[in-house]
Amino acid sequence: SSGGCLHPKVTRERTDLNRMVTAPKTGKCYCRGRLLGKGGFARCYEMTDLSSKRIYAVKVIPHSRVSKPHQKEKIEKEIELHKSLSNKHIVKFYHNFEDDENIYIFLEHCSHKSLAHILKARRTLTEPEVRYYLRQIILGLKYLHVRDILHRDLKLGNFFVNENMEVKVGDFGLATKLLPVDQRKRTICGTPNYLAPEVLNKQGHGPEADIWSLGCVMYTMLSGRPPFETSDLKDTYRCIRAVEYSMPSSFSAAAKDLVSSILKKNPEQRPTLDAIMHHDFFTKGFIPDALHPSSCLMVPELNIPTPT
Ligand SMILES: CC[C@@H]1C(=O)N(C)c2cncnc2N1C1CCCC1
Repeated sequence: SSGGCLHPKVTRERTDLNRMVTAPKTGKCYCRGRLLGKGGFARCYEMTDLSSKRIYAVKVIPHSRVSKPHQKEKIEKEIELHKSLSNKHIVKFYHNFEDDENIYIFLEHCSHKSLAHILKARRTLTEPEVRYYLRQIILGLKYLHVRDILHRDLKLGNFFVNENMEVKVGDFGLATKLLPVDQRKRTICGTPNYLAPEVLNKQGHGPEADIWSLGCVMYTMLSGRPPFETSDLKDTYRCIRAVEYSMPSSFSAAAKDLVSSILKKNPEQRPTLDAIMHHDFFTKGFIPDALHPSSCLMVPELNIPTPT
């Protein structure tokens, strides 16, 4: 059939059987659709529940890709952690099951992909847009931190944007429960984009390291490039340890002040999530209630109310 599971005009006989997946416990049938991309051990697809027609973003992990015990444990930890979360600004975890070939993780479908895709199309975002997106990311991160959960890989590619242009923090592959300072893992795991100096110095990852990443995300959305990007990884690490970066003159005074207050070498000097939300950058600037999907591709016309 022409690439679909059920060709509209034709009955089940034409169903493309190797696109069909049946959940063992519920017997629900799903049809695999478009490949969304790859993420870790998974090939990710759109999958449609044939009875409800609901579309999911599904991580499909072949058993063969997680044959070693520690790999399987990583997936099980991600599922167990993500399954326990429920918040407007966190990617919704629906369900998971296995069949003979794969492990399936059914997540909320986000039709506008991620902030990485939007920034790539736009190059930079305006300050009102950055306030709009960052506010939702901070609310999601606050939900995690009050539950002593660290994300540990905050980056534009992990902020997913749904049909209504709402932002959802996703990918809990590196997330973990906060441990007392002395019990923290000191090895750098995965490829966290925005590593904080203390993580590089193997002091372990606390909530302050997630805040550091937020500062890097804010800088990147406004300027179009990461604060500590160089052509050589070792040089990037030196810049991070020295907190050496240039502040674009295009940033507003409030944006400059907030970024520099977050990108502090000493984690204790960084602002809390509440302090960030109460910073002039947010309180003295216009925050749109909603963004039009066109802002994925072009600078939006925002009717910014002038203070009377
Ligand atoms: C399913 C994995 C991941 C994701 O976590 N969500 C929520 C998502 C939601 N909607 C679209 N894509 C999503 N992705 C993409 C797929 C390829 C790489 C990351």
